[in-house]
Amino acid sequence: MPETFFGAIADDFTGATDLAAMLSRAGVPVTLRIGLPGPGAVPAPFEVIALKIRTTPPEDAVSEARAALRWLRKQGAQRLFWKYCSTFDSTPQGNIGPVADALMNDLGVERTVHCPAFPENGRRVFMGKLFVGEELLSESPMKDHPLTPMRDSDLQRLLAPQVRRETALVALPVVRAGAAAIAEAIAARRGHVVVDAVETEDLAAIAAAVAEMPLVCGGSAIAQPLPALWRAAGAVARADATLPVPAPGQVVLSGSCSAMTRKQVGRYLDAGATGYRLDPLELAKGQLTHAREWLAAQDPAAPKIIFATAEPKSVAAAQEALGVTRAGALVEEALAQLAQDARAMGIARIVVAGGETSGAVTRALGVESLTLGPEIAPGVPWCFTGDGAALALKSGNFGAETFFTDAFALLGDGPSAAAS
Ligand SMILES: Nc1ncnc2c1ncn2[C@@H]1O[C@H](COP(=O)(O)OP(=O)(O)OP(=O)(O)O)[C@@H](O)[C@H]1O
Ligand SMILES: O=C(O)[C@@H](O)C(=O)CO
Repeated sequence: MPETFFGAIADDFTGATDLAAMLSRAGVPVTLRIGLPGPGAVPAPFEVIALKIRTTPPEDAVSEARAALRWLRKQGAQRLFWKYCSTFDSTPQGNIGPVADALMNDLGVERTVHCPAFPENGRRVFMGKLFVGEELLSESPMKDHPLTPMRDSDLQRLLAPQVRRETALVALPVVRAGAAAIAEAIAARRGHVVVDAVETEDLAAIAAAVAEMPLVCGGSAIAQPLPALWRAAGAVARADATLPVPAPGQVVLSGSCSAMTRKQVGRYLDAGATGYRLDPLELAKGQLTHAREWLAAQDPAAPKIIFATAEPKSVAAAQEALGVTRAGALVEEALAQLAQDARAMGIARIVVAGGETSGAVTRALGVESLTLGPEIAPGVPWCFTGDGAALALKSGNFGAETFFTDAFALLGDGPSAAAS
């Protein structure tokens, strides 16, 4: 059996932990790499490589994804997965389509499937249209995303300007006809085949139909049933690990402005956590010292949160004054610095909200790989760094309103001042 069986490339860090959590549910050994692994990396049967290429220029995204693919294939990976956001976060330029095209070229395949649906988290695809909860994607809060505002819900229409191949749809009636019908419909199409999925059971049927495909693209939920199918086929083995206990001390760092994160931040503050609000306009004047001093003065064990999380109006004002990229970068750099400060003061349990933010924080902490711990909410696990720290990288819209309290409670921190 080759060292690595399954290899995934994720376009952001929360997406990578989300996928790793879904695969881990089947009890298979998953290693999460932060960026391209170095020469000494020991390959695991399930490898997830976290990149930060959701909003980079498409040519950079393609080149990083291809390098990750080369590494994964060198380790023996036979099944490849391109993990992007369940809300299809992208721009007309990319990067979902360009990377998918490049991976198809390198793998020499003429078709792949796209399945962002994640019913457990309210993402469903019907007749090729993506829904978030009860709303179309383009009518959901994702229309106001700071970096990738989603103003259309039709996946083929979103993909078309991003790709060089044709797009196609396998619609729900076919999906409901079962795995054989889905496989037949996919085989009859070429290029980028969007597959509908409304319920978790749909994903089970789709997974059975695509388990032998060299490349699958989508959200994490379509990957969840795959390890069990491969285990049943004798391709991979189960391996339960003993989980480490991370050192104490806690902080939440939030750079996500999603509707759910806004509620979670409010709820955490209402419940008694101490908070510090970062303002991009102040950061632009070079004023991070105050936040660093504030953090240094806190009790490492006490519930606390530093957040740039703000309402769409305030985000738009900062972006108008500073530009979208600079406003985002200022916040990410600030939270990355504060994460380093937190570690230096002995804080080992860090929750980060937001995919881009998680990328910045994880890189600043010099983390190269993570092992998977318990799942706090669907798609959000605790991850262990190997040097006593635990990170929870929360996708913007994931988790219940009590997520931050839930996260620390799962590690045995509590009852706390922020208990809800
Ligand atoms: N107040 C603010 N004004 C302008 N930009 C902000 C503000 N707060 C955060 N940002 C930027 O918005 C972006 C939020 O993206 P991020 O990926 O971290 O969160 P998200 O999109 O909610 O999460 P996910 O990608 O996991 O769904 C980051 O670049 C962050 O720096
Ligand atoms: O798929 C999702 O919604 C998440 O894993 C994610 O990618 C958020 O950044």
